[in-house]
Amino acid sequence: MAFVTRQFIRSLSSSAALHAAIKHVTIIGGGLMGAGIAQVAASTGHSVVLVDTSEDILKKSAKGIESSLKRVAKKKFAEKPEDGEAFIQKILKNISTSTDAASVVQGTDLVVEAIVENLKVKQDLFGALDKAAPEHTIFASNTSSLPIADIASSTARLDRFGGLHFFNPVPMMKLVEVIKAPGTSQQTFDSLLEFSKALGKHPVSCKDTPGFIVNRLLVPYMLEAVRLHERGHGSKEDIDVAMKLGAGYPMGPFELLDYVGLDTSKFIIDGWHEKDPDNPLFAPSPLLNKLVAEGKLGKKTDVAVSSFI
Ligand SMILES: CCCCCCCCCCCCCC(=O)CC(=O)SCCNC(=O)CCNC(=O)[C@H](O)C(C)(C)COP(=O)(O)OP(=O)(O)OC[C@H]1O[C@@H](n2cnc3c(N)ncnc32)[C@H](O)[C@@H]1OP(=O)(O)O
Ligand SMILES: NC(=O)C1=CN([C@@H]2O[C@H](COP(=O)(O)OP(=O)(O)OC[C@H]3O[C@@H](n4cnc5c(N)ncnc54)[C@H](O)[C@@H]3O)[C@@H](O)[C@H]2O)C=CC1
Repeated sequence: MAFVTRQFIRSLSSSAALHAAIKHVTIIGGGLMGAGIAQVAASTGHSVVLVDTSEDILKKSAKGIESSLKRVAKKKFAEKPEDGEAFIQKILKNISTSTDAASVVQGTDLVVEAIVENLKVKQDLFGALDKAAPEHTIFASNTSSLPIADIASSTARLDRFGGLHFFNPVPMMKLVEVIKAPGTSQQTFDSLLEFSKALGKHPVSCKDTPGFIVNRLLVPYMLEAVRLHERGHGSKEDIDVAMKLGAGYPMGPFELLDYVGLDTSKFIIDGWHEKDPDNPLFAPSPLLNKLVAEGKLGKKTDVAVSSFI
C-alpha cells in the first residue's frame, strides 16, 4: 500500500515537474508563425524570448502580436473595454526579444524554431544552439514538411528533440501536431504534449512521416487546386467559393496560399519535388517561382496570389 502511495505521489510529482519544466520558452523566428507562437505562449503565462535576425523584424513582430492581442481583447472585454489594455500589457510583459539566439537559450527550457523552411539553415541553427543550451533544454521544430530526424541530426540531443507543428493563424487554430521522431524520448514527447495543452491547444500525436497528418492531405489538395485552374477547368474565384460553400472550408485554396505565404509554399513543394521528382503533382510552377523571385509573397507582402494566375 505504502509502495502504491509512493508510486502514485512520484507519478503526480513527476507529471507536475514535467509541466513546470517548460516555463521559459525561446522562439526562433518572429515571422507569421513565430510571432503567433510567442503570443500564445505569453498569453498562457510562459516567459518568452522571441529571436530574429534584426531589430527591425522584431519590431514588426511585436507590432503584429499587439494588434492580434487587441482583437482578442476586443472580444474578451467587450463589456469592459478599459480592462483590455491591462490584459494586453500583462501579456506583452512576458515577451522579450533578442537577435542573439546562443546567449538567450542559456536560460531556456524549450526552443521552438519557426525560421525559413530550409533544411540546411535549420540544421545550422540547431547545431549552434546545441552547444549553447543547457542539458535539459528540449528542441522542437515547427517545420511544415521536413523530417524532424533530419533537422535533429545536427545536434547531439536526439532524445530531447521533437516536432511541434502549429497552424496559421496560431492564436485561432486549436491544433498542434506533436511529432515523435525515432530518437525522441517518451519523456520529451510527453513534455511536448503537456506544453501544447498548457497553451490551450489540442495536440495530436504524429510519426515523423512526410507532411505528418494535416499537410500530407492539405498540400496535394492545394496543389491540385492550382493544377485544376492551370488546366483551365475553373477560375480561382470559383474554386475558392466551391470549396468554402461546397466543402465547408473557411478559406478557399487560393486564399489559403496567400495566407501561408508563397515563399513557404515554394520551399515545401520544391523539397517534395526533390524527393519525388517523378510525381507530376510536385512539378515546379514557373509562375510561383516568378512571383517569389519578384518578392510577391501573398498576405505578408500584401500581394494576393488570387490576383495573378
Ligand atoms: C502554384 C503552386 C502552388 C503551390 C502550393 C503549395 C501549397 C503548400 C501549402 C502548405 C501549407 C502548409 C502550412 C502548414 O504547415 C500548416 C498550416 O498552418 S495550413 C493553414 C491552416 N489554416 C487555415 O486553414 C485557416 C483557415 N481560415 C480560418 O480558419 C479563418 O478564415 C480565420 C480564423 C483565419 C479567420 O476567420 P474569418 O471568419 O475568415 O475572418 P475574421 O477576420 O472575421 O476572423 C474571425 C475571428 O477570428 C479573429 N482572428 C482572426 N485572426 C486572428 C488573429 N491572428 N489574432 C487574433 N484574433 C484573430 C477575429 O478577430 C475574429 O473574431 P470575431 O470575434 O469573430 O470578430
Ligand atoms: N506559414 C504557415 O502557414 C506555416 C508555416 N510553418 C512553418 O513555420 C516556419 C516559419 O514559417 P513562417 O513563419 O510562415 O515564415 P516567415 O517567413 O513568416 O518567418 C520566418 C522568420 O524567420 C526569420 N529567420 C530566418 N532565418 C533565421 C535564423 N537563422 N535565425 C533567426 N531567425 C531567422 C526570418 O527573418 C523571418 O522573420 C517554416 O518552417 C514553415 O514551414 C508551419 C505552419 C504554418
